[in-house]
Amino acid sequence: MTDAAPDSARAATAPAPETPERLPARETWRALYRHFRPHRGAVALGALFTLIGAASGLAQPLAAKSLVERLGTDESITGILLLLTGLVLLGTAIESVGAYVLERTAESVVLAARRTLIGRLLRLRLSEVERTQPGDLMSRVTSDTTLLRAVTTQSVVSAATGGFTFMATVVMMALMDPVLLGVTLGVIVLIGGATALVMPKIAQATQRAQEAVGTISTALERAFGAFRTLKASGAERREAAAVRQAAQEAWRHGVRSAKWQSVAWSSVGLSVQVSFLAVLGIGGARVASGAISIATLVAFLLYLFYLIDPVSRLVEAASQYQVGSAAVARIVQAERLETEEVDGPDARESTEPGAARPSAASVAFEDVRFRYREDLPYVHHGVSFDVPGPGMTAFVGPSGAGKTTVFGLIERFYDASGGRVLVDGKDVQEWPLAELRSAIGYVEQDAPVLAGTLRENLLFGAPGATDDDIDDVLVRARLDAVVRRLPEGLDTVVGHRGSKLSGGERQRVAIARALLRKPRLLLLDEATSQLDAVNELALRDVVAEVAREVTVLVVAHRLSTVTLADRIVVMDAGGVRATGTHAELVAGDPLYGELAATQFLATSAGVSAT
Ligand SMILES: Nc1ncnc2c1ncn2[C@@H]1O[C@H](COP(=O)(O)OP(=O)(O)OP(=O)(O)O)[C@@H](O)[C@H]1O
Repeated sequence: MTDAAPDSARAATAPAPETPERLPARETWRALYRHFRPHRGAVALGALFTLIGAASGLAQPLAAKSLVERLGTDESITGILLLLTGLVLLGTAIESVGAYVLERTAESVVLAARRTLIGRLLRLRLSEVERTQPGDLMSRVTSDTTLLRAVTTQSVVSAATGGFTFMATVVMMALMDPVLLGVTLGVIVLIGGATALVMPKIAQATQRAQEAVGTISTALERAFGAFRTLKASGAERREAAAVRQAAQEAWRHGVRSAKWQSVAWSSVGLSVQVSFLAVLGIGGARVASGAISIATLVAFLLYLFYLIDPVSRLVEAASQYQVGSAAVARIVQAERLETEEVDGPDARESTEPGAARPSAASVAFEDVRFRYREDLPYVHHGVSFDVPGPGMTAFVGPSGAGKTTVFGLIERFYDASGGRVLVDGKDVQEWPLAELRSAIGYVEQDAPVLAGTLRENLLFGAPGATDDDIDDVLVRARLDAVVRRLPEGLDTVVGHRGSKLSGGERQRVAIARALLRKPRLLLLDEATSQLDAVNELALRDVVAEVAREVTVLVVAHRLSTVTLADRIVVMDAGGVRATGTHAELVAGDPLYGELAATQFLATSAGVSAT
């Protein structure tokens, strides 16, 4: 592909996590050994079967020889025929069991690597995910792990058997003629040394190819993540060009890796042939001088050809090691991303079915300072407020004032850089994370609905909830009529990101999902999009009802919500500028007065203030 990368291509091919390109050799070795270690018994078994199979192959010519000798005599050949057949069958069976054991082990290595990686990726800190490309992280689980197959199994066997037969052949050659052995080893070391120089290029090319595979996933994830926008923007061709460009890169580096691998392979034949010529020349001279007999030279040359197999195996193991080292570097990069502490029960255990609704939580911010990254400006410059439970508190303020960030800090998606965030009077840093989050129901602004059925979506945060609990939240979120209308009720599939539901329905599903967790604190980031009056009233009633027993914090964009709130926190430019009721603030805070008169009224869809 020759076209220049369009903007979309450049965005989609943004680099993955900032981590060292290559791991130091020692760390690569350690990381690969970590994947191999649990399976070393199985690999040894596979290697043993492979060796026995090969050994039984060696016995076959002997049995065949004996068979041929008997043909000219009166002796029965039935026994020897049966023995030969038995040997062939046994050899084949043992060899295929060996191959099966090795392949199975290879799959187990991949499985174990995937399991570890999946466990870590889903526990990554939000800030880490924001720094990386989810598509690229996915490709590390799906694609890079498969490259561990050969290096942790077949190449270990190749290295062991190759090394062993190499040593045995060298010993036999030493017994024949140490001088010729010196010549042979000299040639092998020379060519082997040159080959060793190209080996890192295999790893380098493989790593680049894998990075390009990661970019393909990233680009596709980006396209499918906004598929309607993609179509509406007529961006299919440009996005396809971005993906194709990444595919082309993967191909280019894959081919480069293949090129270096074939260079490595050709070194096997080259070293044996050059050795052969050198041995022939020097050996001939030694025969002429009477230092060795011609029989010794012939036997030595035969051993030289025996070397082809072990040297091939060693080269194979070395190039597989390079491929594996590229993959393991990317896997280690992903494993090094910071995860959240794993402490206590997850959603399954923390939400007991039918459990009594606990008391409302209190929330307080004490002079909280926060920025998303060291290199970004502060978003909160000393935010303070105090919210006793239950009741509804609305956060209002211009776009970008830091309202949604308040929720991120309460959920501990991020840690404050200064000050304290308190829930029930206790610093969120001191809460066991799972316990803190199990007390909270969170409805994001864009109310994400996941692919799957409606039931799966509702149970997402409370897998242990009963049918009665579900019925209850359906009624409370005004979803019961919607579910009745659906042909398959709760088991209706809602599509990728809930695309088969309307915007209002998605919001109510998100609220129902949060309520099913029986939260003590409900965080509701109100959608900025305009809802129809009926939907808006319905949601308003739901929230008001919940706020009777639960502490509800709402990032409010609608007057109907604000006027319902027990208290309003007005945020501006990363600080709290005023707190009070609607009436107090309209009278006392000019910014609030302006917001109420313009922004809220503009989006209140005709719902009048009370
Ligand atoms: N994950 C993030 N990484 C870096 N900066 C962020 C991140 N999320 C928000 N910001 C920045 O922090 C500031 C506050 O964002 P926040 O979402 O809290 O504002 P908000 O008051 O909720 O705005 P809105 O009413 O438009 O939703 C904004 O300038 C925003 O660009």
